[in-house]
Amino acid sequence: MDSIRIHGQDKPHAVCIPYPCQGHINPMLKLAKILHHKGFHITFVNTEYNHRRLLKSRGPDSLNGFPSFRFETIPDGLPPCDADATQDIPSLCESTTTTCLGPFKELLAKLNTTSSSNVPRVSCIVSDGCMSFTLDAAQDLGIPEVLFWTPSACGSLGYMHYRDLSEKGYFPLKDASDLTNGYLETALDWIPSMKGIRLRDLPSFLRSTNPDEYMFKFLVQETDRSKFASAIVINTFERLEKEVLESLRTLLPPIYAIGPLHFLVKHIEDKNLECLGSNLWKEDVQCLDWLDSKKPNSVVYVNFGSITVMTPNQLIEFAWGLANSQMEFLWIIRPDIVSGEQAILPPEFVGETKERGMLASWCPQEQVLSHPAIGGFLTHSGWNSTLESIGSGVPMICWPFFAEQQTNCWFKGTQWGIGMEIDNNVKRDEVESLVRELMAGEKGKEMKKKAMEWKKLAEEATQKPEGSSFVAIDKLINEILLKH
Ligand SMILES: O=c1ccn([C@@H]2O[C@H](COP(=O)(O)OP(=O)(O)O[C@H]3O[C@H](CO)[C@@H](O)[C@H](O)[C@H]3O)[C@@H](O)[C@H]2O)c(=O)[nH]1
Repeated sequence: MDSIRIHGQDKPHAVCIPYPCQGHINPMLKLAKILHHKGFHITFVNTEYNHRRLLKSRGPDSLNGFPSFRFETIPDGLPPCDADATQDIPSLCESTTTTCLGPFKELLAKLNTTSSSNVPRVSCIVSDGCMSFTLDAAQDLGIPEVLFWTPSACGSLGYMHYRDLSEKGYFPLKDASDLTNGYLETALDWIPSMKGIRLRDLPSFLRSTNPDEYMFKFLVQETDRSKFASAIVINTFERLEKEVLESLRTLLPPIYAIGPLHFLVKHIEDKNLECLGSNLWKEDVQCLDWLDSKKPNSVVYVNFGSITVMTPNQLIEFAWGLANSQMEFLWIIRPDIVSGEQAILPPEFVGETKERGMLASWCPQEQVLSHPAIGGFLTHSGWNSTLESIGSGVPMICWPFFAEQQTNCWFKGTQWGIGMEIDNNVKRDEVESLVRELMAGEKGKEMKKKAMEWKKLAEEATQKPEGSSFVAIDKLINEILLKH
């Protein structure tokens, strides 16, 4: 990916600051590597808490960086005793929004006054879309700031309409009965490029009886403020979300669709950067050896990402559904997947499936999904997982948990032909029949074919010099990041 590379003394310096959770750090690190490859000096800003976790999971030398790719930290504002609070998204959003601007500005000042001539002056900020407080810092310095929206474009469009939904009276819910009385099935015909979407398919923070619901107000605030960014980047590609991107473009500053980033980043020949990873949990790589022993398209992969939690009963229903499907499976069970408790599987389940199931607590997901043995993915529908699955031509069963995962699920099922939804009230019989359908049924075959078509389009967007994402990254650099 060498269409532009900047050389010379006055290196541009991008400060990249992700929202501090796994699904946001991963794509931001990829974008930072691409910018570094294009000639930028990079400062990557983690929270102190995540920095410690990364050192623990990846080893003490993992964040040393390189002379032109440095790591820095700021506090996340949460009490130090609150070890699990990074999984509590409302608390983390509130603490970053209210406390991080000061430390972030201090860090920028330090970078700009550093005595080392190896650090050029900060020339642009690339900030997560959920960290819009950073816009104040960019304005102070008079430099461009790009907001990186890590969810899908369709999910982001859902957030953009939160204010309208509230003004039109869809939110807040009248009372808790609206959650079960069919109200959420109401289909909307006025959101452009989402005709027919139901209330329950919109990003989940709408489903509250509380008009002061923090996440609702937070997302209205973040989408309002994003209008002040120099540009927005989204980890998607034009062909996948064409109409949604067109709708967003009528509402926002210039939007650059630069994904899938895990494809685009593959073009970097700088092998040094490969050691810079972002997994907060230690990866179990043995599952790759296990997959090597399996036939192509024979294994269903189960993983609910970094934030989803479930009840002990839901865990058991998934377990017996998988066992009863008779399929081979790789199931990643994060240590904290059951809220407040240990995840305990029935010994009979473990005994019955030991020949055809593998369990692990965290894995190198991109490698797993691109392994030929994987035939289908039971996922919570986080956007990174969705893109990684699309990039491997793997069809999905979706059990959306929260945020924009419901919207991703609706698009996969109704627009892209690559997903089937499983009821939120998970039952083993439904898991069994959907897993069988995914892996061996007619619908599963159709979805596989569609997923392979999207994979090809994702490759075209990122692997050819005329590909839309390939072109967009250069435009982002020339039109926005170097305009200082
Ligand atoms: O065992 C595992 C599990 C996950 N991952 C990686 O972790 C990331 C998980 O991201 P994602 O699938 O997007 O899920 P979440 O962690 O839930 O992501 C949050 O951030 C996403 C981007 O904004 C949103 O789409 C989601 O709704 C939100 O929950 C992916 O890159 C995975 O490859 C691993 O490497 N190993």
